[in-house]
Amino acid sequence: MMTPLLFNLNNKMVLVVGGGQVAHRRIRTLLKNGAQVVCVSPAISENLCNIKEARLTLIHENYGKEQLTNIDLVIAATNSRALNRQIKTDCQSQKIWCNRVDDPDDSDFIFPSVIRRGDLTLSVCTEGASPFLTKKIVADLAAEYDESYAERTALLRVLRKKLFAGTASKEENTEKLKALSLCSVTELRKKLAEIESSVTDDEATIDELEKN
Ligand SMILES: C[C@@]1(CC(=O)O)c2cc3[nH]c(cc4nc(cc5[nH]c(cc(n2)[C@H]1CCC(=O)O)[C@@](C)(CC(=O)O)[C@@H]5CCC(=O)O)C(CC(=O)O)=C4CCC(=O)O)c(CCC(=O)O)c3CC(=O)O
Ligand SMILES: NC(=O)C1=CN([C@@H]2O[C@H](COP(=O)(O)OP(=O)(O)OC[C@H]3O[C@@H](n4cnc5c(N)ncnc54)[C@H](O)[C@@H]3O)[C@@H](O)[C@H]2O)C=CC1
Repeated sequence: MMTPLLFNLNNKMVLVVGGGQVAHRRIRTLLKNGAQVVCVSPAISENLCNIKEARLTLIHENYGKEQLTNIDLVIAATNSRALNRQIKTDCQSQKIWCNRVDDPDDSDFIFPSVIRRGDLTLSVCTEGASPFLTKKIVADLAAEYDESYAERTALLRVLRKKLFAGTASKEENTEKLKALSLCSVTELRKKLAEIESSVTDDEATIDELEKN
């Protein structure tokens, strides 16, 4: 059984071995999430060659153990099971975490399928049992949790911060936060506008008092 974690890839050095379709998918994900990527492969797909991104380095060479120097994570994405196994073994001896795209059981981590709605992340995985089931579930969830959830999450973050900055008790805040999480985007916008105008009123009152 694997453990779902949210991992901060900003500025991590990731070596992707292989330059085919699966490597391309992984590299796009890695770049989107802030990683520095080195891709090593004798053949590199046109899709990959067309990515214009300073954080991506393409090296047209066969894999070699020396390429693991200064690497934080490795994706073994070649079409050779024997080579992917060798890469995993090399990583293990250097205590580098490795994902084998052809063998989840021999991987330190695997990639779920992910839906992003601003700060809301939905992640689905069957641990390799059925990537097609994952795709179907992701399609269902994407329709239910549509783009409006980005604003909903952002509004909730602001309202939560404002509640914590106020003087209400912890219990009161918990009740309010629970209720807010069930509100629609329209209701949340209204609540935020109310809070902001009442804060302005308070500030105005303080200004008045200071003047007198
Ligand atoms: C462990 C994992 C990899 C990891 O992260 O390490 C893994 C492993 C393997 N996949 C294989 C095959 C296929 N994978 C897909 C598709 C996807 N695979 C993805 C993830 C994962 N696949 C991880 C587990 C996720 C989970 O289980 O939920 C998705 C969700 C995300 C992504 O890859 O970005 C992506 C959806 C893309 C999208 O949404 O577009 C399709 C369908 C298609 O391509 O349309 C097929 C063909 C059908 C079939 O074979 O079922 C094989 C056999 C290879 C062989 O034949 O040798 C292995 C190896 C093995 O099973 O041993
Ligand atoms: N995780 C997943 O979602 C999926 C995984 N797979 C697995 O992933 C493997 C790769 O799939 P694709 O990318 O479609 O294959 P592909 O054939 O498009 O790419 C393989 C890449 O490995 C490179 N390669 C071969 N020898 C190498 C070496 N010595 N050093 C460095 N690179 C080398 C090739 O040049 C090529 O760029 C498949 O064999 C399959 O087992 C397949 C489909 C989905």
